[in-house]
Amino acid sequence: MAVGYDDDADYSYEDDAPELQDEAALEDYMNDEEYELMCDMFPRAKEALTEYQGWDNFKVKLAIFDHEFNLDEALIELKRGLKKKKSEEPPSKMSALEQLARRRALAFKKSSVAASNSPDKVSLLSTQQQKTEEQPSKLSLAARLTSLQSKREPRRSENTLKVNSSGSLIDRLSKTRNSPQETPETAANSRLSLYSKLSALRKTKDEGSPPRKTASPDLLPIPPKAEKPRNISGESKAVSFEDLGEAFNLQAQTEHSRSEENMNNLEISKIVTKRDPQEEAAVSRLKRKHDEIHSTYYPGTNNQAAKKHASANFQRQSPDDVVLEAQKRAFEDVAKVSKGVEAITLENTTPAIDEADETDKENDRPTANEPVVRIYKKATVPTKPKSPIDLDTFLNHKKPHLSFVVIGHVDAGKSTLMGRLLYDVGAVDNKLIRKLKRESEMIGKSSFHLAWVMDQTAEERNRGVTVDICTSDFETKDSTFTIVDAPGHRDFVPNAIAGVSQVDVAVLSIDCSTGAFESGFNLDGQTKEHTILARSLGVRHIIVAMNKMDSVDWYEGRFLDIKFELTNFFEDMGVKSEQVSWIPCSGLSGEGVFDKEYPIGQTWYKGPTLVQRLEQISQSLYNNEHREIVEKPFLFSTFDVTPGSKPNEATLFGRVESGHIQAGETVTVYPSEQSVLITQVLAGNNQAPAAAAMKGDFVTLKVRNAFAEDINKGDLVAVVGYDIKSAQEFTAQVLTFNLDRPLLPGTPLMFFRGSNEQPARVKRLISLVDKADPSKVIKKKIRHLGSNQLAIIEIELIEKKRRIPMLTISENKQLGRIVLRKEGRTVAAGVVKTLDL
Ligand SMILES: Nc1nc2c(ncn2[C@@H]2O[C@H](COP(=O)(O)OP(=O)(O)OP(=O)(O)O)[C@@H](O)[C@H]2O)c(=O)[nH]1
Repeated sequence: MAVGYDDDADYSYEDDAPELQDEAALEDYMNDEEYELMCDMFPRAKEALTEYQGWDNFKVKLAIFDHEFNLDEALIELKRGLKKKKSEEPPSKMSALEQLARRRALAFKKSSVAASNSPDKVSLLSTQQQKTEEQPSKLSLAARLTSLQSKREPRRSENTLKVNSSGSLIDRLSKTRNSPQETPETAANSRLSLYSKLSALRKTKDEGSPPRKTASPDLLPIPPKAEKPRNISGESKAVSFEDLGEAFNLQAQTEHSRSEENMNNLEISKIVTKRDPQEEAAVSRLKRKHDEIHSTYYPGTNNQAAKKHASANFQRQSPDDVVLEAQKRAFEDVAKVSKGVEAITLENTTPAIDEADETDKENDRPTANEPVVRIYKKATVPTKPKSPIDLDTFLNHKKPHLSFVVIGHVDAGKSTLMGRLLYDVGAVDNKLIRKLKRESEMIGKSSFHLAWVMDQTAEERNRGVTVDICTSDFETKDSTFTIVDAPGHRDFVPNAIAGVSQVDVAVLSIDCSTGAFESGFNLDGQTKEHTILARSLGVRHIIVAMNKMDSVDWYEGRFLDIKFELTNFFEDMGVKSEQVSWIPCSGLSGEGVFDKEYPIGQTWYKGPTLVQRLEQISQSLYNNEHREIVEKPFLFSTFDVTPGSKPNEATLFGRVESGHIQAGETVTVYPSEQSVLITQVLAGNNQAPAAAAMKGDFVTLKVRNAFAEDINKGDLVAVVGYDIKSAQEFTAQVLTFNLDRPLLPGTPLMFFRGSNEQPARVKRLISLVDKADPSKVIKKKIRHLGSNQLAIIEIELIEKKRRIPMLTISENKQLGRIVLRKEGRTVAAGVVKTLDL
């Protein structure tokens, strides 16, 4: 690895006097080489301390640092001051009732384990669960979808294999770092000598300041790094970040399809048990259905439009055909393109490809397999609605609308809760519930029948792989609602990001049964990650559904304990108490959800049920929004695009982000900058024509004069006169999460904005800012970003040709929010401050 020795020569360590009160300060104090060492040692230290309690990350890192990276010594010292964990003993603070509940839960768990181990009662859901737990995949849905697509596209699969054979991202990275001659041992030695040189340097510089022990090389047991699997060619080659992004995706695709195959084999071998042929046929039918449900994230919906979109998408041209056609039509006469845009005053747009950078221009020249960017004409004069409405009167008569996402750890009961809610408010009928009950009983999991209300469209799941945001609408006496279901499994966090980006409110489902909250709340659980995402993505209110309270006999102590823990966590995140509601409920039995009375034992909670609270919030948000709906320009996020029956027609499904719109108005789609005419606005589960669509509504826009092949998921649609740029580089204010490794200039990332995602990298670390007052710069010269720091950084999107329409946070509070992930983990979230155009 390149040594930053010379760079450090004029760096005054005395200026940087240590203020090591917390992990962030320590990480900031360390230089890059020390970081590298820490990143190597810390996970090993954590593993060595699993049987001990009373330590935290800071304590461990400080010990390693103080012992000058002698891990053995640090561990001896740490263990001396720590207690060993007591494994099975119930915590002494538990009340008698809680202990009873815990015993019951354990007994239940044992009996269900026994049942599920019995060969002829293998539950599909448990095998599925086992499948996901045993072989967690770090793939995003996009990668899975691309993988599926690649099966349909032999030419692309070839490319995949070709790139893959030149090595995984990790292989290529490690090769770039280690020269071909460098063995792990020599690499370790060079790091060793680096560290000793560095320590010596520090020692010289530290003269006069409190003495710091210099590590002797033989006190530094740095084991050689485990060799990553080598690629076939074994060549060492410099890798650009563009390559890395692609390699990551492509590697992921092939590996995933391989593991999917294995999992399917595993499933099939498990399911073949002693059954009579009829039963076996029924079970394999259900298994197929279940696999369809769970093979790809496609939450069920009662939204007819989404179903139609799914099948329409399936019948579309293959992406290859789209590319070929696009090439054929590339650079066609602009007048011919614009002919379709009837009755609109036109002006030339700026060229779609950035021409400023000559090198990029050269790189951006389309090759045989790349889509060609076409230039459209853009309307400058708005058109009038077909049947104009009086907006104030319309708003006064319209029921308030609220969209919400259900988040929480895997198995927290999210789907069951929503299934119960939809059933109780009358959005699904008895017949369906009876059918689902029969089906779920057949595979020994009758308790899942309510969850399957959300997971019912197996056929579309199989086909509609291009639809990844699904919604369910329902209505009460006073409000209308859209539910966005978020998958709890960590593989689907990108989908959760897309889901959470669309809503005003998050319902956080907490499994209150004994021990379950704790496991969902630990570092790797999704309770924290989802909540941080909700907070970062601008959700305005969190309703904590304290779910499965029936399993602890509605014991108030359990409710209060969990509330206490979560309140601390919310406070740390800066969520105000008035932004959080707490509702004890049971999705399975229905109390606390809509209007079912609580059992006699529950006398301590007198507040609203989940639906009542949603109604209250919807009323108050809606009342505040009248002004915005009337005054703000129309903006719309596209979740799905379907070509229409005629060549120049298209159907766009998505959410109105601001303002309002009616049929007859002209809008421009970004980034293609094509102006289209809205012929119809459709809303609700039955997609009935609506007079207008307002901020927050999930609607379908039927449009004319469109080139559907150039409109994509994630595109933004705006009223005439509102310009949206597609920046490749931008400055953002981000809060980092708990990081295993620091973020450095050049760190490769995945960038997420709503349903857009793209490989990116940290271009520059600009400054650290105060969490309480972000306008206050704490430090300017930063070389790396550690955990829980708020910073201003520059980000560069890597795929130059996939333009993403960008808005800053001052332009739109929802669309200006971003999330950054790395290797399947969310590492930071924040807001776009400026676009570097
Ligand atoms: N006792 C009890 N069990 C529940 C309740 N809600 C759900 N369950 C059970 O918890 C298990 C998981 O429920 P799901 O609704 O599938 O959980 P989920 O959060 O949607 O799961 P993922 O989508 O996989 O994250 C099922 O066995 C349910 O029957 C409840 O209120 N009480």
